[in-house]
Amino acid sequence: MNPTRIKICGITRIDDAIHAARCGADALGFVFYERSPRHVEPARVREIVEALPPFVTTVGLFVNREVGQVRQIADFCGLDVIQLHGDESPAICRQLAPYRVIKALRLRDEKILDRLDSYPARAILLDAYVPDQFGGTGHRCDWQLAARVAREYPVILAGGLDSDCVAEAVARVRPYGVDVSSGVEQAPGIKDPHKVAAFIHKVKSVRNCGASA
Ligand SMILES: O=C(O)c1ccccc1N[C@@H]1O[C@H](COP(=O)(O)O)[C@@H](O)[C@H]1O
Repeated sequence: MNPTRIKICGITRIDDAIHAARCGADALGFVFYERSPRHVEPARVREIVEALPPFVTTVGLFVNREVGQVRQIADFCGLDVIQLHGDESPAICRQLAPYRVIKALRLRDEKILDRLDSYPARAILLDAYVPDQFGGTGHRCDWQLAARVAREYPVILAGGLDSDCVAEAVARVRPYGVDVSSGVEQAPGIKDPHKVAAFIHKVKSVRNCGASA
Protein backbone atom coordinates (compact mmCIF):
# COMPACT_ATOMS: atom_id res chain seq x y z
CA MET A 1 0.00 0.00 0.00
CA ASN A 2 1.44 3.37 -1.03
CA PRO A 3 0.71 6.61 0.79
CA THR A 4 -1.45 9.25 -0.88
CA ARG A 5 0.84 12.09 -1.90
CA ILE A 6 -0.15 15.58 -0.78
CA LYS A 7 0.38 18.84 -2.63
CA ILE A 8 -0.46 22.16 -1.02
CA CYS A 9 -0.90 24.73 -3.78
CA GLY A 10 -1.09 28.52 -3.93
CA ILE A 11 1.86 29.12 -1.58
CA THR A 12 3.01 32.76 -1.52
CA ARG A 13 4.85 32.99 1.84
CA ILE A 14 7.93 31.30 3.32
CA ASP A 15 6.22 30.61 6.65
CA ASP A 16 3.32 28.83 4.95
CA ALA A 17 5.75 26.72 2.92
CA ILE A 18 7.84 25.69 5.93
CA HIS A 19 4.74 24.89 7.98
CA ALA A 20 3.25 22.72 5.22
CA ALA A 21 6.56 20.88 4.81
CA ARG A 22 6.81 20.28 8.58
CA CYS A 23 3.28 18.92 8.61
CA GLY A 24 4.28 16.38 5.95
CA ALA A 25 3.33 17.88 2.57
CA ASP A 26 5.10 16.07 -0.27
CA ALA A 27 4.83 18.97 -2.72
CA LEU A 28 4.20 22.70 -2.71
CA GLY A 29 2.65 24.61 -5.61
CA PHE A 30 3.28 28.14 -6.84
CA VAL A 31 0.80 29.87 -9.14
CA PHE A 32 2.33 31.82 -12.05
CA TYR A 33 -1.03 32.72 -13.54
CA GLU A 34 -1.37 36.48 -13.30
CA ARG A 35 -5.15 36.51 -13.03
CA SER A 36 -5.11 34.31 -9.95
CA PRO A 37 -5.44 35.85 -6.48
CA ARG A 38 -2.64 33.41 -5.56
CA HIS A 39 -0.27 34.68 -8.20
CA VAL A 40 3.31 34.96 -6.94
CA GLU A 41 6.40 36.54 -8.47
CA PRO A 42 9.33 34.29 -9.51
CA ALA A 43 11.77 36.18 -7.24
CA ARG A 44 9.61 35.36 -4.21
CA VAL A 45 9.30 31.72 -5.24
CA ARG A 46 13.05 31.41 -5.58
CA GLU A 47 13.46 32.66 -2.00
CA ILE A 48 10.88 30.15 -0.77
CA VAL A 49 12.45 27.25 -2.68
CA GLU A 50 15.87 28.09 -1.22
CA ALA A 51 14.39 27.89 2.30
CA LEU A 52 12.85 24.43 1.86
CA PRO A 53 14.14 21.09 3.12
CA PRO A 54 15.61 18.87 0.38
CA PHE A 55 12.86 16.27 0.04
CA VAL A 56 9.96 18.61 -0.73
CA THR A 57 8.95 18.74 -4.40
CA THR A 58 8.30 22.19 -5.85
CA VAL A 59 5.66 22.61 -8.56
CA GLY A 60 5.06 25.63 -10.80
CA LEU A 61 1.49 26.10 -12.01
CA PHE A 62 1.06 27.77 -15.41
CA VAL A 63 -1.97 28.58 -17.56
CA ASN A 64 -1.44 28.80 -21.33
CA ARG A 65 2.06 30.31 -21.03
CA GLU A 66 4.58 30.09 -23.83
CA VAL A 67 6.97 27.13 -23.37
CA GLY A 68 10.08 29.33 -23.31
CA GLN A 69 8.63 31.46 -20.50
CA VAL A 70 7.67 28.38 -18.48
CA ARG A 71 11.19 27.01 -18.78
CA GLN A 72 12.77 30.35 -17.91
CA ILE A 73 10.68 30.74 -14.75
CA ALA A 74 11.13 27.10 -13.71
CA ASP A 75 14.91 27.28 -14.19
CA PHE A 76 15.18 30.59 -12.32
CA CYS A 77 13.10 29.39 -9.35
CA GLY A 78 14.64 25.91 -9.17
CA LEU A 79 11.30 24.13 -9.65
CA ASP A 80 11.07 20.35 -9.91
CA VAL A 81 7.76 19.84 -11.71
CA ILE A 82 5.53 21.81 -14.10
CA GLN A 83 1.73 21.79 -13.70
CA LEU A 84 -0.12 22.92 -16.84
CA HIS A 85 -3.58 24.07 -15.87
CA GLY A 86 -4.85 25.62 -19.11
CA ASP A 87 -5.62 24.34 -22.61
CA GLU A 88 -2.10 23.09 -23.28
CA SER A 89 -1.80 20.35 -25.92
CA PRO A 90 0.05 17.03 -25.55
CA ALA A 91 2.76 18.54 -27.78
CA ILE A 92 3.35 21.35 -25.28
CA CYS A 93 3.76 18.79 -22.48
CA ARG A 94 6.37 17.00 -24.59
CA GLN A 95 8.30 20.20 -25.30
CA LEU A 96 8.89 20.74 -21.60
CA ALA A 97 11.03 17.60 -21.22
CA PRO A 98 13.08 16.83 -19.19
CA TYR A 99 10.81 18.63 -16.74
CA ARG A 100 8.20 16.28 -15.33
CA VAL A 101 4.74 17.54 -16.27
CA ILE A 102 1.41 17.24 -14.50
CA LYS A 103 -1.43 18.02 -16.91
CA ALA A 104 -4.58 19.37 -15.27
CA LEU A 105 -7.88 18.51 -16.92
CA ARG A 106 -11.23 19.87 -15.85
CA LEU A 107 -13.60 16.96 -15.45
CA ARG A 108 -16.73 17.80 -17.40
CA ASP A 109 -18.00 14.45 -18.67
CA GLU A 110 -16.96 11.00 -19.86
CA LYS A 111 -15.35 12.37 -23.02
CA ILE A 112 -12.28 12.95 -20.89
CA LEU A 113 -11.59 9.22 -21.02
CA ASP A 114 -10.79 9.51 -24.76
CA ARG A 115 -8.24 12.30 -24.25
CA LEU A 116 -6.07 10.77 -21.57
CA ASP A 117 -3.82 8.53 -23.65
CA SER A 118 -2.52 11.42 -25.72
CA TYR A 119 -0.89 13.21 -22.77
CA PRO A 120 2.75 12.34 -22.05
CA ALA A 121 2.24 13.58 -18.50
CA ARG A 122 3.55 11.88 -15.33
CA ALA A 123 0.13 12.31 -13.78
CA ILE A 124 -3.24 13.73 -14.69
CA LEU A 125 -4.67 16.25 -12.25
CA LEU A 126 -8.45 16.20 -12.21
CA ASP A 127 -10.17 19.43 -11.24
CA ALA A 128 -13.78 20.60 -11.30
CA TYR A 129 -15.20 22.03 -14.50
CA VAL A 130 -16.33 25.62 -13.92
CA PRO A 131 -17.06 27.60 -17.12
CA ASP A 132 -14.50 30.30 -17.91
CA GLN A 133 -12.29 29.43 -14.93
CA PHE A 134 -9.08 27.45 -14.99
CA GLY A 135 -8.96 26.33 -11.35
CA GLY A 136 -8.69 27.27 -7.71
CA THR A 137 -12.49 27.53 -7.61
CA GLY A 138 -13.25 25.47 -4.51
CA HIS A 139 -15.69 23.33 -6.52
CA ARG A 140 -15.54 19.52 -6.34
CA CYS A 141 -15.26 17.29 -9.37
CA ASP A 142 -17.23 14.11 -10.09
CA TRP A 143 -15.50 11.60 -7.78
CA GLN A 144 -17.19 8.63 -9.44
CA LEU A 145 -15.77 9.54 -12.83
CA ALA A 146 -12.43 10.43 -11.21
CA ALA A 147 -12.30 6.93 -9.67
CA ARG A 148 -12.72 5.41 -13.16
CA VAL A 149 -9.81 7.48 -14.45
CA ALA A 150 -7.69 6.59 -11.38
CA ARG A 151 -8.02 2.88 -12.19
CA GLU A 152 -6.10 3.51 -15.44
CA TYR A 153 -3.77 6.47 -14.76
CA PRO A 154 -1.92 8.14 -11.90
CA VAL A 155 -4.47 10.76 -10.81
CA ILE A 156 -3.98 13.77 -8.60
CA LEU A 157 -7.41 14.65 -7.29
CA ALA A 158 -8.16 18.36 -6.88
CA GLY A 159 -11.14 20.66 -6.66
CA GLY A 160 -12.93 21.72 -3.50
CA LEU A 161 -11.00 19.44 -1.14
CA ASP A 162 -10.70 20.29 2.54
CA SER A 163 -10.12 18.46 5.79
CA ASP A 164 -13.82 17.57 6.10
CA CYS A 165 -14.12 15.78 2.78
CA VAL A 166 -10.62 14.61 1.83
CA ALA A 167 -10.73 11.26 3.65
CA GLU A 168 -13.91 10.29 1.84
CA ALA A 169 -12.46 11.55 -1.46
CA VAL A 170 -9.34 9.40 -1.07
CA ALA A 171 -11.35 6.34 -0.05
CA ARG A 172 -13.64 6.69 -3.07
CA VAL A 173 -11.23 7.79 -5.80
CA ARG A 174 -7.98 6.12 -4.63
CA PRO A 175 -5.77 8.69 -6.32
CA TYR A 176 -1.99 8.82 -6.51
CA GLY A 177 -2.21 12.19 -4.78
CA VAL A 178 -4.40 15.07 -3.71
CA ASP A 179 -4.00 18.78 -4.33
CA VAL A 180 -5.62 21.57 -2.35
CA SER A 181 -5.57 25.32 -2.52
CA SER A 182 -8.64 27.27 -1.36
CA GLY A 183 -9.73 24.63 1.18
CA VAL A 184 -6.74 25.35 3.47
CA GLU A 185 -6.72 29.15 3.23
CA GLN A 186 -7.57 32.05 5.53
CA ALA A 187 -7.74 34.29 2.47
CA PRO A 188 -6.61 33.80 -1.14
CA GLY A 189 -2.85 33.19 -1.10
CA ILE A 190 -2.69 33.05 2.72
CA LYS A 191 -2.70 29.57 4.23
CA ASP A 192 -4.42 28.75 7.51
CA PRO A 193 -1.89 26.70 9.55
CA HIS A 194 -4.60 24.73 11.37
CA LYS A 195 -6.42 23.85 8.15
CA VAL A 196 -3.16 22.77 6.51
CA ALA A 197 -2.24 20.55 9.48
CA ALA A 198 -5.73 19.04 9.67
CA PHE A 199 -5.82 18.35 5.93
CA ILE A 200 -2.47 16.55 5.92
CA HIS A 201 -3.35 14.58 9.06
CA LYS A 202 -6.62 13.41 7.48
CA VAL A 203 -4.95 12.27 4.26
CA LYS A 204 -2.26 10.39 6.15
CA SER A 205 -4.80 8.61 8.33
CA VAL A 206 -6.88 7.13 5.50
CA ARG A 207 -6.01 3.86 3.78
CA ASN A 208 -5.59 4.15 0.02
CA CYS A 209 -5.16 0.68 -1.42
CA GLY A 210 -5.21 1.94 -4.99
CA ALA A 211 -2.43 4.53 -5.01
CA SER A 212 0.35 3.55 -7.41
CA ALA A 213 3.99 4.55 -7.02
O1 LIG B 1 -5.30 28.51 -7.35
C1 LIG B 1 -5.59 29.19 -8.34
O2 LIG B 1 -5.87 30.38 -8.24
C2 LIG B 1 -5.61 28.57 -9.70
C3 LIG B 1 -5.74 29.40 -10.80
C4 LIG B 1 -5.75 28.86 -12.06
C5 LIG B 1 -5.63 27.51 -12.26
C6 LIG B 1 -5.50 26.66 -11.16
C7 LIG B 1 -5.50 27.17 -9.88
N1 LIG B 1 -5.39 26.37 -8.76
C8 LIG B 1 -5.50 24.93 -8.79
O3 LIG B 1 -6.85 24.51 -8.92
C9 LIG B 1 -7.04 23.27 -8.27
C10 LIG B 1 -8.24 23.31 -7.34
O4 LIG B 1 -8.10 24.28 -6.37
P1 LIG B 1 -9.07 24.36 -5.09
O5 LIG B 1 -8.49 23.43 -4.04
O6 LIG B 1 -10.44 23.95 -5.52
O7 LIG B 1 -9.00 25.78 -4.64
C11 LIG B 1 -5.74 22.96 -7.55
O8 LIG B 1 -4.99 22.08 -8.36
C12 LIG B 1 -5.04 24.29 -7.51
O9 LIG B 1 -3.65 24.07 -7.53
